[in-house]
Amino acid sequence: MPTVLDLEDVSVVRNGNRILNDINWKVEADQRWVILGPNGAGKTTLLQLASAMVHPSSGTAQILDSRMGRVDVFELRPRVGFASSAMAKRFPADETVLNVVLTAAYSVTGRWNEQYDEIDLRRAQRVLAEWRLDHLEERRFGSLSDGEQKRVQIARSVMTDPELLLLDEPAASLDLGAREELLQLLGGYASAPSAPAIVMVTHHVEEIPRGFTHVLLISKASVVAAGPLQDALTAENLEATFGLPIVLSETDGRYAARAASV
Ligand SMILES: Nc1ncnc2c1ncn2[C@@H]1O[C@H](COP(=O)(O)OP(=O)(O)OP(=O)(O)O)[C@@H](O)[C@H]1O
Repeated sequence: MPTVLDLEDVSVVRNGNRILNDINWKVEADQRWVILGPNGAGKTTLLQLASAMVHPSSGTAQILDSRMGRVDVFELRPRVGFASSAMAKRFPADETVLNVVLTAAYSVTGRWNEQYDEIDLRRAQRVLAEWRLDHLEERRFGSLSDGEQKRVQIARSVMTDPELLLLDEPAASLDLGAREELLQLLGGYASAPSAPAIVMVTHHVEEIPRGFTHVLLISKASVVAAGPLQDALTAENLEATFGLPIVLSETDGRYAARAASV
């Protein structure tokens, strides 16, 4: 299976702060990873590295078939899907849902005077239907609920058929129903044989969708554990990551965690 992301001894230093420290991590094309770790651990920075938005201060980073520093990142970026609330803030609030998704094909966030091909339009409509957004096609992005906006962000990020999909906290701020609907959609998408490699950052083990295969636990800029969920997602590793004793349970492929003393 091809490797889509390969970080070797990667460190990122910003303003004298070591935000990532000697990270070694490999993602294969058929793997779906979740990244867990406390606030400030370096999770978002890791996703920014994987999307070629941040360069390593030292070490080597290979994304898809390209080594960072030796590749034109503007050619690489369209092959990597990225969804985050920070990016959603760049979508004009009065843009239609259809245009927010469609404009991904042209690497812009708002529609100007571009001519769109019929094939792109049909693809955008198919993607909207897959993420249960077809009834909202003509709605203004700014008028959507948080849950709907999160699904639009993901629909936009898969519009270009990426080889690597990066999701930064896709379930944050959702109510129970919206979270479960999103996790069901993400689980179905991740389980399809045609799905790209996926890396999803989350704060909660409850938000790991079925169909995800691996976990990377990170704390204070360093990897605590990484590997298949059944081996690496343990109470001991969560305790080492979050610094408190944890009780972890798994039911039907979904996880739950709480402090051991509560
Ligand atoms: N430009 C910068 N200069 C100095 N420190 C920075 C800079 N950008 C980020 N940091 C610090 O790097 C650390 C890691 O940030 P990052 O956003 O990657 O963490 P995170 O794990 O995603 O956190 P959260 O869960 O709170 O979103 C934080 O302590 C942050 O304050």
